[in-house]
Amino acid sequence: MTNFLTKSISVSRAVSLVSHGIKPFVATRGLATVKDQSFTLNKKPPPPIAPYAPVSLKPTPATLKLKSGEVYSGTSFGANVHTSGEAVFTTSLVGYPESMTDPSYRGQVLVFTQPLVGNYGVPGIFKDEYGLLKFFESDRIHCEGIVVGDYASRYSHWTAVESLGEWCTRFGVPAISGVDTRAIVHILRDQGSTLSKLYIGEDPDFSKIPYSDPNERNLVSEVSTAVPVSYNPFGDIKIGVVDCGVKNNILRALVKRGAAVTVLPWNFNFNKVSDQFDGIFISNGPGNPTKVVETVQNVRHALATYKRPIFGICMGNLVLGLAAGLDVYKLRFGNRGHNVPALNVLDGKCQITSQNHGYALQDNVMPNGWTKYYVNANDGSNEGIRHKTLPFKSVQFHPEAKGGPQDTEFLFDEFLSKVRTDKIQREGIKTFVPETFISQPQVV
Ligand SMILES: NC(=O)CC[C@H](N)C(=O)O
Repeated sequence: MTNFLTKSISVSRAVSLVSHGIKPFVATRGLATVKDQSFTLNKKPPPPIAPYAPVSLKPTPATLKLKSGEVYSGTSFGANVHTSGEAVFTTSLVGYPESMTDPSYRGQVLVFTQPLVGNYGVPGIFKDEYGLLKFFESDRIHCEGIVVGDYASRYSHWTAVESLGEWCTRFGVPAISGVDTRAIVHILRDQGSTLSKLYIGEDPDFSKIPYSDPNERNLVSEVSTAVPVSYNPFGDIKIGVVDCGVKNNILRALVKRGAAVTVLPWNFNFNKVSDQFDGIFISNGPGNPTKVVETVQNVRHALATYKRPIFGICMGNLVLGLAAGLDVYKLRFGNRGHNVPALNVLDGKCQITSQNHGYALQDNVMPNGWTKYYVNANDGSNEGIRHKTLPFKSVQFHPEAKGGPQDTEFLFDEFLSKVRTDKIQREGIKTFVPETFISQPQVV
């Protein structure tokens, strides 16, 4: 993973600001020691300052246009660039740093139904013991732009180092606020996800921005790792992760349960080395699943030859379904939110899940040997499939959440315990869960 660009000010710069009598804004939020130094250097409490970044007196206008013709005028609070993408909405109440860095949102203009967005700012760069970013799902913002009703430039949270607007600006992502998101979501709900354009500045000239349909591209190839990368290499079982745009918290869910994980490029033919892995995981990812032809072919080959467990999430469910012989279709407006009920058709339990997808498996007729696993309790769409006898299964929702409820995280336990018991049977030895080894990601 490339380094996260950070705008956090350094301690030396902060001290130099302090010596000029300027209380560093960012540092006083995150780094108590810098705040303490300001007291030492000035020998007296610093003068009171405005607790939040000044708001420009003359806001820059921003305009959102849907391909169906509707135009919404508001205010820009992000990057000064125009963009185009598929307008989709999420009903999540919190979790914008996680959603916006989820590679699955690539190519999309994200409309928040939650009316107030930005009030807890954006966290700094914190990594866990595995070298994974703690508060972001990847190292950058992936959505094309964001649309919010009411933007909070005043933020407060112990992890925050900058505002949502500053973060968007730094990553070149435009953002619009002050528009009627209820009206926009009604349109997207009724007519379906729609291409859109975001124009930043006076006198919008939309002819300057062509509509861009992300679903015509292979977005997975834009976000997948270029080379294999390993995490927690001393884990007792080895999982190959087919990276269609994997979220950090999926990798964390695997390594914190003791697995050694190797993240593989989306089009890498893992069948050539599959005996090196005790199980295969197929990740989430952006865009149209029918564009990831190589991944589907590789998984199809694995279904015919590989006898070890395979588990997939979201794009992983679509890819596994396509490989098993099902078709996919585009949902009218998709399921994006943190409160989506999914019903396990095998045990009748309903769980509340985190979701972010626009496509679904057509599961009316299941291929031989396969059965439905979960269905959506709102719209009846497919939420998972499993093989009747072989250890292959997948879910459409996100058990790893981030953000969202963790009710289905047990699916990682089930997957890895199946991988472990199979390994014991295969190798005839008692495997063990070692203490988790602390390791930084390594290119292998
Ligand atoms: N989160 C995901 O993996 C999304 C899968 C796929 N891109 C969809 O929109 O349906």
